[in-house]
Amino acid sequence: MADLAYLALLSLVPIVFLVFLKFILRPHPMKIPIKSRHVMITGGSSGIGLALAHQAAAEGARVTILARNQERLEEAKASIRLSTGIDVGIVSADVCDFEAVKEAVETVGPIDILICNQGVFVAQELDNQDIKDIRGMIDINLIGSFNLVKAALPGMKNRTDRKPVSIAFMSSQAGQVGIYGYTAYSASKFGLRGLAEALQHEVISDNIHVSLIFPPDTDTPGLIEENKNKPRVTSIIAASSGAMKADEVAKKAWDGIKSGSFIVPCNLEGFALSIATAGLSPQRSVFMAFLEVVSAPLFRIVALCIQFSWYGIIEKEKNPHTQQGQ
Ligand SMILES: NC(=O)C1=CN([C@@H]2O[C@H](COP(=O)(O)OP(=O)(O)OC[C@H]3O[C@@H](n4cnc5c(N)ncnc54)[C@H](OP(=O)(O)O)[C@@H]3O)[C@@H](O)[C@H]2O)C=CC1
Ligand SMILES: CCCCCCCCCCCCCCCC(=O)[C@@H](N)CO
Repeated sequence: MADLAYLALLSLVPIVFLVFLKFILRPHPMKIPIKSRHVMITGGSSGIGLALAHQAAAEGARVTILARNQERLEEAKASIRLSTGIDVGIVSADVCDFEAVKEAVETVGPIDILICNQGVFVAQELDNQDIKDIRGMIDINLIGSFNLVKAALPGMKNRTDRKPVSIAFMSSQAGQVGIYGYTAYSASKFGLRGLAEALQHEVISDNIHVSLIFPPDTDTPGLIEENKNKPRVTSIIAASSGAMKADEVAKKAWDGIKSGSFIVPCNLEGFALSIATAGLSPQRSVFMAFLEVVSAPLFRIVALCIQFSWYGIIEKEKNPHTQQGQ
């Protein structure tokens, strides 16, 4: 009898814990309305950005895409019109040029959902990488995102409707864990996490919600280019996470943005990675917070095993004694 009472009491523990989590989680859950709202997607002329533009247009948003090359912007616009019958706005600017970004934002009008998706990537060991390429990644991926947020924020804060709005950043799984060949790229993408976490504190009182998206290798024109000169070790380690199609990543990203998720993983490995690297990130989902707490030691062990295997790969590929002809 006493045993049964104990058991009943014990089963209450997770329930009480879930109620506790529901009480403490911040920011509160909410949804970003999409219909007729203005979505601006940078890097919207290619790959993941273009797939996002299709998705947003198909769901009834007013879409603007921004990139540098006017011709590719026009091609993208034509392809979206062909598949959805909808016209998106196009604007040419280099995200590294703050004045140009400000002018672009003024031309297209107030933004409800800003997706900072532009990005460049050149995989190379730091020792072999040109300082020009390093700077390019930091400037376009990180500083470019600062320029975009700085330019768009005043309009977002002063919007007349008080509905929730969103700022999203396209990071990468290489922005959750540092990987061989990605010193500059990982630094730029880890930088976005600092930007996003701090920014969410600053804009929550304006009902602005930040999302950070973490795709694995994704089949895009950018990846085809990257693969031409990628160190072997980088390719092997990156293959620990299954590759995706741009449409699949866009769908995950778009759903994450709409549900106001701060961390947005894209595949199963990404889901595991987001639990393993939860850190002090905001979390709106009771389910995810519960998983993060109860599985923490297990995920740390898995993470250590993964590093064991990655260091094994590096040793095998890079140890001169085991490499022929060296
Ligand atoms: N593909 C992948 O494997 C992965 C990609 N990502 C990230 O997703 C994002 C999109 O990648 P993906 O679709 O592959 O990239 P693509 O290379 O296919 O497209 C990049 C887009 O960004 C634009 N862009 C580049 N530089 C600038 C700039 N200075 N100013 C304005 N626009 C610019 C490009 O247009 P233009 O050159 O005309 O300016 C283009 O529209 C990136 O941030 C990338 O880091 C994350 C994980 C994996
Ligand atoms: C604890 C559980 C862990 C689960 C496994 C983790 C696997 C991580 C693999 C990281 C792959 C990084 C790819 C970067 C892609 C990218 O951004 C480029 N294509 C663009 O340069």
